[in-house]
This record gives sequence, structure tokens and C-alpha cells, in this order.
Amino acid sequence: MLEKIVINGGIPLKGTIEVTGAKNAAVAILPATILARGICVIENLPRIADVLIIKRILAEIGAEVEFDENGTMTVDTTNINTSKVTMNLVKRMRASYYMLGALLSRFGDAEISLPGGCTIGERPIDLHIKGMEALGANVKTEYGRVVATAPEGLKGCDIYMDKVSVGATINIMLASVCANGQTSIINAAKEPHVVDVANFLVCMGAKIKGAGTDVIRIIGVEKLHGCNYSIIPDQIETGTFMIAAAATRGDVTIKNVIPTHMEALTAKMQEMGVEIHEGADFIRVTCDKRPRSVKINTMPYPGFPTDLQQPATVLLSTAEGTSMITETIFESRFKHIKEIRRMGAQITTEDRVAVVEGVDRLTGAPVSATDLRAGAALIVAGLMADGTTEIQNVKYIDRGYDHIEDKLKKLGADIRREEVVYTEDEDIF
Ligand SMILES: CC(=O)N[C@H]1[C@@H](OP(=O)(O)OP(=O)(O)OC[C@H]2O[C@@H](n3ccc(=O)[nH]c3=O)[C@H](O)[C@@H]2O)O[C@H](CO)[C@@H](O)[C@@H]1O
Ligand SMILES: C=C(OP(=O)(O)O)C(=O)O
Repeated sequence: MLEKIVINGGIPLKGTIEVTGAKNAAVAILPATILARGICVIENLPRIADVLIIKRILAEIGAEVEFDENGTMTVDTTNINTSKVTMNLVKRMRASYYMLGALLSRFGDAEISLPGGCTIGERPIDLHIKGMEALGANVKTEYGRVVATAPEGLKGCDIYMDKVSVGATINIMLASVCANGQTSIINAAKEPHVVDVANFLVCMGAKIKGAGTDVIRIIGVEKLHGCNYSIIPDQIETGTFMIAAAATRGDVTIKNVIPTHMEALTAKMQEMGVEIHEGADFIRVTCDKRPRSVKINTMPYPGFPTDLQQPATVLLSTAEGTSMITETIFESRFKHIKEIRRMGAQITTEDRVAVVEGVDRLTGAPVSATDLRAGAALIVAGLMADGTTEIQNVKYIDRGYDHIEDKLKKLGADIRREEVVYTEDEDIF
């Protein structure tokens, strides 16, 4: 069923909500359970499409999986009986690339379809492949599949990453935890989800030091075992709610968060004049006036996250003055701008730079999500705009946000989901 989100905007968000577990940690930790050859109990998982897809992939290759209403998944990977993951599901998400590292590590070979995910740039996986090759695997890409074999087993080595890559850092960790000897990942990604995956692997018996710094050292162990683990809160969901609170000139307390993960956004929002109050596990955001314009450059952690650039553009669309946003990570991550221009935003783009001339207000319009965070940005735009906004392509938003309408309704938003029904003149096929 095709769905749209309908928002009657202009209501300041007020109240308290909780964020769920991090998508980008969950989608790596679930494939990592393959290495346990036993039972893992993973808590605080978000109920989002990407998690449900990985659950199905795990079940298709022989794992026994149960996902309960409280966000706890029990995964028994004892009887996984194939190292091939080539079903169509794989192409529906980016993180299916983690199956490569996990299956190669467990079976000494792996075959996966090339991953999908948000179309925000080229997104090659050359660094993942180079990493597997450095560990001793032969890797071929043909017919839309990556085929890796390591008949002699994987051997630890030093791997220097040309670019900081979240996916390649985690995939190399997965491949090397049971390799023979020591692996060092130099110029590693430092995102909170990289650290969370390392902590999970350590819980399963891996020897990993330095996750969260530029150099991660891994000493291969013979085998890992099952464990119980709780996923960290979602940094990007937290950031989206922080931005929505300020964009609607509201007062929102976001609970179950790790405030240190939010420092880049918190600092930028304070520079905009937004009030932010932090406790041990909550952040309160208050804003009663137009924010000030700022400059944002997206950067790997601890820099400003590219995943929050799109919602932040919307917040700045009604700031006082001219803001400049430079997207340094993904070359096509400005697709949301065409849509928010329909709502009255004054933004020009050239290559990787967007210049945002703050306007007094946005007005509701029919718009369409082109990717996950573009969808989140349009929800923020709809919440702050006068009048009604209808957002098509909700499937992208469902990839990464758990019960987003329910959480926003709790904060007073007028938001609902409806089936898309085409009128006769729209229904041309
Ligand atoms: C499932 C997941 O965790 N997704 C996140 C992950 O994506 P993902 O793991 O795809 O992002 P990377 O950190 O790998 O990408 C960073 C940059 O490196 C490039 N690159 C990456 C790998 C490679 O082999 N070759 C290469 O050139 C990419 O095109 C991009 O320009 O990190 C991104 C950057 O924080 C986030 O936006 C995504 O939400
Ligand atoms: C780009 C994202 O996701 P993915 O890498 O899974 O496409 C995201 O979470 O913003």
C-alpha cells in the first residue's frame, strides 16, 4: 500500500519523548551475530524497515530469529547453512554489505549482491574490498555480486584507509576478529555506532582496542560466542528531534540519549541561539525566536554528521540572515532542497555548497521524499510550515525512524499517515 504523511504545521512541539536504538549500529550488530554460531539477545532495536530486512535475510540463510514488541531480538545463528546472500532484499539497503565481512569470517567465503541504500552519491565499496583483499581474500565483483574467498584463511595486517569510511571500518572489523594475528585499521571511522559494534564484538569474545580513535587494533581469536547486548540510542533520531523542536519554536526534552554523541549539533544549534540543556541521559531544546544563520560543513565524527545536514538545512531556511552548508561526504545529498523550495525556502546550490537565505516562514505543499533524511527534513519542514504538507514516498522515512508520527503526536504535532489515492487525472497508467 502506498502511503503519505499529512502534516498541519505551525504548532510548536512541546513535551518529552524517548529515542530508540541506533539504526546504523543495529544494521551492523545483527549481521555480526553470524559470528557467534550461537544465541545473541539484542535489546533496544528500532522497529524500522532496515532492521526487518536484515531479520528476514538472517532467517533466509538459516538463523532462528524472534523479534518481540519491546525491541528485543533473539538470534540463533548456530544453523546458518550458506555463505550466499543474493536475494533481492539485499539491494534494498546499504548495510547488507556487512554480510560480506561476517560470512567471510565465519565460512572463509561469501557471496553477496551489491548493496542498495539511499541514493545520495556514488557510494562505491572499494575500501571494503581492498580491506578484505589485504586480509588475504580473493574478491571479484561480477553480475551485480561480490564474491570473496579465502582458501588459506584470513590473516591480520595493517590496513590504511584512504578515506574515513564507517561501513569499511566496521566490515574490516567483522572480517578480522577471527583472522590469524593482529589487524590495525588506520584512519578508522570514529562514529558512536563503530564503537558500539566493537563493544558488541568484545562482548562476544573478540579482542579489540582503540574503537573511537583513529587506529583500531584487533587481535584475532579462534571463535566468538553468543551474548546479550543493548544497542546505543540513535544519534540521528535524537538530532532530528532536536532540530524539529527548534524549527517549530518549541520546548522538547529528549530522553534516553547520549549527549556527548550530539556535541557537533548542540554546538551549532547554540551558535544559532537555540537554548540547549543537557543532563546525564537527556537533552532539552528550547527556542522562541528565529535562529541565527550559521555555516555548516559536514565531516566524519566528531564533526557535523552528514545524516543531519538535510534536516539542518530546513531549520536554517527560516534563520535570520544567510547560512552556508557544505556537504563534504556525499556528492548528491541536496535532493531535499528542490522540495523545500516548493514550501518557500530560498536556497541555491552549487556543487557541494548550499546557500540558504532565511525567510520568515515556510508554507505547506505537496512534496516527495527522495531518500531517508530528505524525508526527515520534509517532516521538519511540514511541522514548521503554515498550512498542510503532504509527503509522498514515506517508505524512505520508514527505513530509519521508529513510530515517528506517534512520537511527534505525543509532542502535540498534527500529523497522520494516509493511503495514497490517485485522482483520475493523476492516475495516468
Ligand atoms: C548503514 C550506515 O551506517 N550508513 C551510514 C554510513 O554509510 P556508509 O558506510 O555508506 O558511508 P561511508 O562512511 O563508507 O562513506 C563515506 C565516504 O566514503 C566513500 N566511500 C565509502 C566506502 C568505500 O568503499 N569507498 C568510498 O569511496 C563514500 O562514497 C562517501 O563519500 O556512514 C555514512 C557517513 O557517516 C552515513 O551517512 C550513513 O548513514
Ligand atoms: C544514508 C543513510 O542510510 P544508509 O547508509 O543505510 O543508506 C542514513 O541513515 O542517513
